[in-house]
Amino acid sequence: MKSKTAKESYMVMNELVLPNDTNTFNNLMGGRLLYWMDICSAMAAQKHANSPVVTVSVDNVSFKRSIKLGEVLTIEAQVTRAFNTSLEVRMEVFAQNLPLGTKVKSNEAYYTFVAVDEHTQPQPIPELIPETEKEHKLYDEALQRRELRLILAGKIKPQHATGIKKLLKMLEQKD
Ligand SMILES: CC(=O)SCCNC(=O)CCNC(=O)[C@H](O)C(C)(C)COP(=O)(O)OP(=O)(O)OC[C@H]1O[C@@H](n2cnc3c(N)ncnc32)[C@H](O)[C@@H]1OP(=O)(O)O
Repeated sequence: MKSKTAKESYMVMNELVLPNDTNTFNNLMGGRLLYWMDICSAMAAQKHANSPVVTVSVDNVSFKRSIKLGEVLTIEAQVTRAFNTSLEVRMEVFAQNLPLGTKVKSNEAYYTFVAVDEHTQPQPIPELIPETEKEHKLYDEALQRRELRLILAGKIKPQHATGIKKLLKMLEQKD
């Protein structure tokens, strides 16, 4: 299976925030944002995997700033690392006020997907090659995030989390 670069999975999605998307404060509802993020990240995941994918985990969704009625929401998604059948997608969300010409970052998140066949059985996926310094950092850290997820899901035991152990050792040495 041919390896692919992180950049090849890049997806961007724009949505105009309309009255039906907002709460009584005229701010975008969190659930609607998570839905759009699921779609955008699934497209990035499919682009990397070249197969259908299902969402297996949603985490680290931060809400730094509310997104207002009439603003344009821009979601940028890119795969950080591919494992065996699963991969992690990182997203950054921006709120744009087009008349004022402003663009502010509002959210960040990591979603994990599993590539599946027509019987929803997990399928192997291509390896991901990071190229830039930022992509390398995200790639390295993705192992720790994966281990944390799998510990919380009861899929691995903490003593088998080699990436987290390495990180803790490094932090101890810094103190
Ligand atoms: C785009 C959408 O919104 S899709 C709709 C929402 N999503 C769904 O309906 C998915 C429902 N879940 C499922 O069908 C199944 O749990 C599956 C297919 C995702 C995984 O099936 P499992 O029997 O758990 O498979 P298995 O234990 O072999 O794990 C498969 C992969 O998922 C990963 N995985 C499983 N659980 C988790 C978790 N909680 N967090 C992160 N990764 C996980 C595993 O590490 C493995 O990845 P790897 O092969 O890269 O090491």
